[in-house]
Amino acid sequence: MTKKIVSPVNSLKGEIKIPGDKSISHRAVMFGAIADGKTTIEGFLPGEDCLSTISCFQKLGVQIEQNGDQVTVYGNGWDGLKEATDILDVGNSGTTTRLMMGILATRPFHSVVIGDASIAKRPMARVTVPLKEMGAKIDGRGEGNYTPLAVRGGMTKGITYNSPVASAQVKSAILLAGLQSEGVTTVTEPHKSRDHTERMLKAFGVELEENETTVSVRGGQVLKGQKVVVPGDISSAAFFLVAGAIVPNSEVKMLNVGVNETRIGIIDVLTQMGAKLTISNERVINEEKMADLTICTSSLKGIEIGGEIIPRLIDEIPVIAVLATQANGTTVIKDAEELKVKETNRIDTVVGQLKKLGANIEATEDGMIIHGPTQLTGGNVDSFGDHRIGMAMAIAGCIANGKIEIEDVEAIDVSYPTFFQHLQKLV
Ligand SMILES: O=C(O)C1=C[C@@H](OP(=O)(O)O)[C@@H](O)[C@H](O)C1
Ligand SMILES: C=C(OP(=O)(O)O)C(=O)O
Repeated sequence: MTKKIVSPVNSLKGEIKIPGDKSISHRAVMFGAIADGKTTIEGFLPGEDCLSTISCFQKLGVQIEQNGDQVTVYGNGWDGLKEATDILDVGNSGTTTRLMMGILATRPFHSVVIGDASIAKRPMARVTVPLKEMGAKIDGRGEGNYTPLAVRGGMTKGITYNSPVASAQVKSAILLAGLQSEGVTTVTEPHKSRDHTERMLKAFGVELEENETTVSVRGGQVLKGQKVVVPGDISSAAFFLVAGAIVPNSEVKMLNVGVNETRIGIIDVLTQMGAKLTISNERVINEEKMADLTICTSSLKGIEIGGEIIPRLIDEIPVIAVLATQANGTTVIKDAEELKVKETNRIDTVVGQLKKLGANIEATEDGMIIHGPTQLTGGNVDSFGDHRIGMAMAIAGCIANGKIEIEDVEAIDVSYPTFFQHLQKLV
């Protein structure tokens, strides 16, 4: 396992091009794989998670060529997917696992899905239960809740499903299965989660009906190969948005960042906390909005974060916690129980590691409470194999009064392989 030492910095200045959106990169490969004809992807994220998606679909018989951020997928429709002779290894990627389960649920063959030690702890019943209700045969540890999962897909029927969680992975898995099921499939969620699946399916020629937190799809529709341009990942930009706001004398510009309404909770939070943030050059490509974001050192105040905003910033909470340690007053993060079932229990890992650096932070049942501002200190912290914890700690290291040693930093390659190069460029 690799360690990294991060030293405090005096200022962050300059411009970076944020790598491709992870959610959109996964979907572009998968939708290209089930579409008729060629799909080209520009700005693909060559992070470990998205590479796992490519390797799984290659094992399912789809020809896919990847060269850096350029990918070509030679789709042959749903029937182009063939029974794999090997297990499908999703690595560390929850998105690969759950969306691919939705695709495999309708394929008339046997598949085995496995991942790393973190994936083995993440709940899969949230997709396997509705997919079984549609007619797929799925088994796995804990009554089909944990990997390894065995799937035998087949004739599936559309369902009307009320999801207990606001999860784009659950919504997407069911809609993907619905595309090959008899009748109409409808998913309703408690709050609207990221809608990249809906937008990209439309770009691939699928008709959907959408109404606030409900989406319906009719079975039997065909996807047509497309040219996909992937915007930069706002979840990756979030680390430098926070860094630019809390490191003294800073001005950081991030180019080509995806600013889809269902993803910009971090922008709302920064704005409410008083950050100096400018959005420029807004445009729409492939149904997805992107823009350039500029952030400057800011005087911040604590706020309350909860309710419908949570799914719009769920992956940004580890770095929002770092931000809150520098704000005046108390920040309360609530309604975020979902943090417990990510790559780590992110309530425990964020609170535990920030406490080691002197933060005034406590865990609650559904989030955390942070009192600021505090001067963070140097120390030894661990990512516990969670990319977002590793990067959040590195940003904390920029403003600490001593060096921070981070254990297990290679986890960062999952979503942002060039993270430390970008940090170095701005120092
Ligand atoms: O659909 C997606 O691409 C994702 C959805 C979210 O997970 P949930 O669906 O579990 O909320 C998010 O945390 C994850 O990083 C990516
Ligand atoms: C939770 C995450 O991803 P996934 O669910 O795909 O593992 C993440 O990237 O923070």
